[in-house]
Amino acid sequence: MTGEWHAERDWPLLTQGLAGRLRQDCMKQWLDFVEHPFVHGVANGTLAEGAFRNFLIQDYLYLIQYARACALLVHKSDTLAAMRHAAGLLSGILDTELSMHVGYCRQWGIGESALEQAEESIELLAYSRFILDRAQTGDMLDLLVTLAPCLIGYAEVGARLHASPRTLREGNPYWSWIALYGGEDYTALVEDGIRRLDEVGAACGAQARYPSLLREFTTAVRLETVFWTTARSD
Ligand SMILES: Cc1ncc(CO)c(N)n1
Repeated sequence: MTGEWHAERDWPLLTQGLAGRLRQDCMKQWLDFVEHPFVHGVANGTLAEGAFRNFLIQDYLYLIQYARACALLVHKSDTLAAMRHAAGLLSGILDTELSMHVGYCRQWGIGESALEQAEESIELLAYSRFILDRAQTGDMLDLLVTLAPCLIGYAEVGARLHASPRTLREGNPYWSWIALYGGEDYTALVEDGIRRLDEVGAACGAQARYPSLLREFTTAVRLETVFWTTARSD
């Protein structure tokens, strides 16, 4: 691997279609998100482990709220095919991702009771309730656009850190997290999501509604950025 990772060259799908256009049109906020100090701390292994543990706990609580948003996506779907797709996302979170996350937390010494007793941070409350508000008052496209930064952003972070020659590999406690989000399974999920956004965008008139979609996307990006700071060490 030579040189730094560039989305345009190394993963062009991220820069194409509706998702790519939204990402491009809030590039300042996007870079604040994907190049946050938290991400640098993960890349070079200098992030405080207590901060990472707090992040994992809040991320568990986030996934629960994310599942609720997917449940609303089932409800908002306008065809049976769309309902099945949304139901697949929901069961993916409930049956696979949440148990994977619990297993991952265990490796970090965080037991299930600690997860269950944890209190939601202000950052998590702000972000997840924004998503749920869009889920309740918007249509399928509003919700998919609001969920897009979380899907795409972690994939971009994972792919970039996974490929970057400046990422610490040996002895980096966060390498397994990088490998998870830079890995094939997550990449495939994101590629599916990007294509889905284009299909739903075409069906729901994304072109005519673009300014309000960009506002939703940008707000979610800003809240993702703030969510990294939920990882204070205590
Ligand atoms: C806050 C947040 N955003 C995105 C992802 C990626 O799924 C995650 N696990 N948590």
